[in-house]
Amino acid sequence: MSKPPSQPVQGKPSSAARVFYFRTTFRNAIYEALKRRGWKETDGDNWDLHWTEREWMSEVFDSIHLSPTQRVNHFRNQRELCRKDLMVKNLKRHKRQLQKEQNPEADAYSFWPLTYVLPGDYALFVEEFKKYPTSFWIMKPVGRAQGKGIFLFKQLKEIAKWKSDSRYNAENKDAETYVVQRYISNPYLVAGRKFDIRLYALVTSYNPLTVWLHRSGFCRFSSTRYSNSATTMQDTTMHLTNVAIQKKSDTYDSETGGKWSLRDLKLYLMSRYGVAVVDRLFNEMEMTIMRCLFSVQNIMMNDKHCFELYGFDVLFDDSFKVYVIEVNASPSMSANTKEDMDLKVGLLSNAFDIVDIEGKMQGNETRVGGFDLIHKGIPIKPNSATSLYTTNLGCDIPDDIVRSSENTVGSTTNGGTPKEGEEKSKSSRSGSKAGIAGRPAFGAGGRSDSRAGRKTLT
Ligand SMILES: Nc1ncnc2c1ncn2[C@@H]1O[C@H](COP(=O)(O)OP(=O)(O)OP(=O)(O)O)[C@@H](O)[C@H]1O
Repeated sequence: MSKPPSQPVQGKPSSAARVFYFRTTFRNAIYEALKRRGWKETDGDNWDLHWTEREWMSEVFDSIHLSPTQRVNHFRNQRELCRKDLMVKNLKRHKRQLQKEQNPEADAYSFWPLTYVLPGDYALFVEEFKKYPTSFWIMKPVGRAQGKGIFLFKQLKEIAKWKSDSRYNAENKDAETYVVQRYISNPYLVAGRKFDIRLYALVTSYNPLTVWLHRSGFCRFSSTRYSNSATTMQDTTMHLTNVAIQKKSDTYDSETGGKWSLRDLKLYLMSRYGVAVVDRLFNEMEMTIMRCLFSVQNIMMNDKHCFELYGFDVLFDDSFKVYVIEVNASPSMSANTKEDMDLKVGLLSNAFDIVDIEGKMQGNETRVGGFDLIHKGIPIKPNSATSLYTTNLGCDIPDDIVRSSENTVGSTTNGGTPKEGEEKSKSSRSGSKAGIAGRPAFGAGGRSDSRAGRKTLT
């Protein structure tokens, strides 16, 4: 694009009557949330917010002049975190740096599966492969999504065909880059099924690093009971939890979309392991997100026009070790159930509140709808005097999210709680059983939690 954008709305009226413009090609929850806000669509350059494709950033962003108030939903070099190979490269580099500084935090950087980039690291991979003769491995093309091109293997001979393909040949300039990863073969299972978790974090600045974490998120379940037997390796509907893959399964549940909310997962786990264990697990997820962001903080091209709504994919194993699988710069905003649509429209509305094109924020907010400010140069944690939890992930989203999605910035309190008792009675009323289709059923027993002075689920 050679033409500079026009200034947003010439002869701008007073803010009360100001019309806000958006530009986007997306026709999903993004469009819905923007329309509900009362903003007008434009295909010109007079947008206040451009919710754009990642490619636009490399093809257009550098060649145009933006007015101070225009905002775009990506950072210029977002791929440093959002391409599978670059993410691991940056995590490894950051870990080395911390080790050099003898910073004990270096030990915490062990939350990604052993990964090699192919074809470049093939020889290194083979050496490592030999050390783990019983492991499964997963091969993933870095440039594709929705589980496309992914396969599992256990023996090198199983990748001979892939290796002989011209796309693999390192001499070929169009060779497709893959990552090969040690497969996490002992995922934590619910009702015998594997799942991964999608979490949302909004970064409004890399300097100072300013991060808002959304309390909700969801688990994407496999529709087939899990087995780590080698005979099941070809069964993608068992091993890959992407919705696009699951939809192909005969046992896919279109009513629930094979999903649980994060809050349901938290309550389910608390009913089995108690509050403290589950809080530690959820706090680890939050810290994993922060560590990923720290790893790229110094290389991201900070720009006041840019923000990023990341979709983090994490999973944890049967000893509650958390892994990051991938970070998405364009997390899907399509919805496969009404609950999913409500979550995504609410999340986007809150994100627009925080990005604050309309100038409604005070600047001292620590919560906006479902988002909690978790880092602004320094960590920001729930108040330990008023909250049972060290992270609000999976906690209730207070009612004012409804007002927020109708274009009002939510309240500024921090430190919510999941209302265990209320959730339990709701679940008991609905008579649901543990299973993916319904809400989780809880153990019959409860215990008094002395800190909260109320019944929590065990
Ligand atoms: N190392 C691993 N161990 C176990 N399971 C894995 C591993 N890597 C990926 N998976 C499974 O495969 C799925 C797809 O992996 P990944 O998210 O990396 O691929 P993708 O095609 O880029 O997906 P997306 O559409 O989310 O971008 C994950 O959701 C997870 O269920």
